[in-house]
Amino acid sequence: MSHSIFDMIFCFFSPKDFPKLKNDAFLRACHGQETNHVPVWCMRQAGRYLPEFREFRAGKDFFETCRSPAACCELTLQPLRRFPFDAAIIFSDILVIPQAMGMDVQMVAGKGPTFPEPLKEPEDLLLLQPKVDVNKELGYVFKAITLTRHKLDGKVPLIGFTGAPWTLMAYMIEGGGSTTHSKAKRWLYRHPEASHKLLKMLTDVIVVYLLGQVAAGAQALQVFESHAGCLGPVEFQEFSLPYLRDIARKVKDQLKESGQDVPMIVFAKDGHYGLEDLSQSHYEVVGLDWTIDPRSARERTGGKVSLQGNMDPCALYAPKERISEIVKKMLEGFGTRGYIANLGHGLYPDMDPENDSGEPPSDIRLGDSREGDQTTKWFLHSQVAFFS
Ligand SMILES: Cc1c2[nH]c(c1CCC(=O)O)Cc1[nH]c(c(CCC(=O)O)c1C)Cc1[nH]c(c(CCC(=O)O)c1C)Cc1[nH]c(c(CCC(=O)O)c1C)C2
Repeated sequence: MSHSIFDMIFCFFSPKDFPKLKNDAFLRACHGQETNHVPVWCMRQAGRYLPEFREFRAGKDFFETCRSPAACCELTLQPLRRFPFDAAIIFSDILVIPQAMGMDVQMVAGKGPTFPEPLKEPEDLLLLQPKVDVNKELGYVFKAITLTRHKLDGKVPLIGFTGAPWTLMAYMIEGGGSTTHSKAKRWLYRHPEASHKLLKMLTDVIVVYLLGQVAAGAQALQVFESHAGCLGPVEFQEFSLPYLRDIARKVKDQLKESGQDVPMIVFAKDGHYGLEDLSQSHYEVVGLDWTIDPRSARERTGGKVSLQGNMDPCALYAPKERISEIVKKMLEGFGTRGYIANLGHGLYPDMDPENDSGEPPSDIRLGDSREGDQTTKWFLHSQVAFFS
């Protein structure tokens, strides 16, 4: 029954005839082109800091919500109704990939994502699906993207995303969040071959998954290597970077064949030791956390890529005037070309949008310092300065 309703909806919302894009500032900035304002979006812009998100999610299982295209669409649009973001990111999670590969993942209240049976030893790789039918297992994400792109009505572009292989491997072995990632790192040192096998399996699924997202309507793609920071430069070179490169190259090669140009963003949290390499790994944009200075990031990436980031989310706990200074400095450091303003990691659940005290200015333009100040104010009043 629900299947036929789905079919009816998706006859109507098919991945074609999408509404014309009205605000291309984010896409232009990804390509290093001039824009009339600095585009802004926030990692985890859809999430628990919004009361409407908490209300919508109440009593619903997290991954059930991810499997409902209509729910994902609603949650993706919620922050855009409040704030003039320049891009939307599809509501989903990076851990849908381990699920598609046959692992059980649950979202446990107060604990976060939990794998009841994580991978323990290399033999456990045999328990994973050797050949994942991505359309079948993750088709619900593609439907969510198609529906959301239609419902966005061309207001801003829609970003699709994935976890990177090392980050997903870490969750699959740790069984959830971790501060040391010592169980997963044990594999790198003790079972390098099995580690590469798993990373390769993940890479293969990710490439098909990202291409499916583009076919469904994603206009940019972000790859989250959230656990880059627990690797040193040597392990990063061996276990992260080659797979990040492979993903971008394979996705781009395929897209080129069909004449499509979809910018890709790599965000390797705390991976600044790899910044030069990341800027030469076929991604148009490198996302940065707050532990790197904007000017040195520009120097080290040598103008080869656009940059995204990198305000410390905890700066939002500062008084408003201080936040204003921080944002201004950030804009001066990055410059306004080839730059996408964002936080250096996601918004935290306790950031209270109700404390917003002012109307955001209707147009945010950058070019001179006074206009820069407009963006500062916008950041200050409309998005991230929620603490008084
Ligand atoms: C809102 C949300 C999400 N995931 C989780 C939540 C909170 C749970 C809830 O609402 O009940 C659990 C959820 N999912 C995950 C975590 C982190 C667990 C941990 O390591 O401790 C939590 C709490 C795993 C995850 N999930 C994601 C990452 C990469 C980004 C990052 O580094 O934070 C990671 C690491 C990506 C992600 N996850 C989500 C999005 C879409 C929303 C948006 O960004 O606007 C995205 C892009 C959505």
